[in-house]
Amino acid sequence: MIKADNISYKYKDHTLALKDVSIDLNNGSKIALIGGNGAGKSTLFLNLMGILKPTQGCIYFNDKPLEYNKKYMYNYRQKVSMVFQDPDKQIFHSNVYDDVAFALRNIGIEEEKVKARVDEALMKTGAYAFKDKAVHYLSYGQKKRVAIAGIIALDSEIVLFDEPTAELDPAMTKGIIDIINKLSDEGKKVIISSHDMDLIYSICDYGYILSDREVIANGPIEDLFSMDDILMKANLSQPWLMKVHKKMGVPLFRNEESLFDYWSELHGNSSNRS
Ligand SMILES: Nc1ncnc2c1ncn2[C@@H]1O[C@H](COP(=O)(O)OP(=O)(O)OP(=O)(O)O)[C@@H](O)[C@H]1O
Repeated sequence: MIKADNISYKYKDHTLALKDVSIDLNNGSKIALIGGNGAGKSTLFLNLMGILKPTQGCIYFNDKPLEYNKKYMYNYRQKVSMVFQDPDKQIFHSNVYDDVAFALRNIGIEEEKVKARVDEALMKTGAYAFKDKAVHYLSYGQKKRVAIAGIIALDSEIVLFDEPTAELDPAMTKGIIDIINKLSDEGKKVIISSHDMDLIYSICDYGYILSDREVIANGPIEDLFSMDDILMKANLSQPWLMKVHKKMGVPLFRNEESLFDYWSELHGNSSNRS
């Protein structure tokens, strides 16, 4: 499992983007990385992927320091993968099928197995219908599905999602949430960065709050979102279910269905009548 031990990262122009950041992905199964603009989330993801190397501190995978050579990274990226915020940064082939198959062919998997894994990944992400289409004709949301299909086909143990639902409509957002939950149910570790606190609250069980390049709090997700002063410092808002709990005194629920069930029970199901 991945651990970052007191890492700092300075870009070439001397911008210090991470300062003494420690995180441990053993702490939860769906882990949130939250913080306002410029807090350092993407930089941390790139360090966890080994795309950037900390300028100080160390990242460990299964208790051993990451190695930054080609052979190590080739193996590491089969175990740890990342869905970038912008699907165009992840899609290299002009055809959907070939793009999803790319990483599998690259590691030498025989074509028959490639086909089975690509088809399954395209089905899971709802992208099968456009598998023979040219990527440049796809909408943003469709490209996002293709990018996620590529990661699912790889079947890695740990998947990092950078802003997975940014710019997606509600139906597509729900589709991506379902995919993330399914990956987690299959035993994958997922790490999610997002500005959408309702999304984070509904999916994640543990989280880290980054502010001005440092981790200022971490803990179980309900505890994190109870810390008003920390959220304010990090330019974050409370999820609406937490606000309802704090301001209206109703119990704290993790999703709106549970709140609505509670409400209709309380009011003898009258609020369910349309
Ligand atoms: N390639 C780069 N060169 C120099 N500075 C950079 C580079 N990329 C990011 N930074 C700086 O590093 C800091 C952290 O940026 P980062 O993109 O990691 O934050 P973020 O939390 O992902 O922000 P956002 O939510 O806005 O995407 C910012 O000050 C940013 O300007």
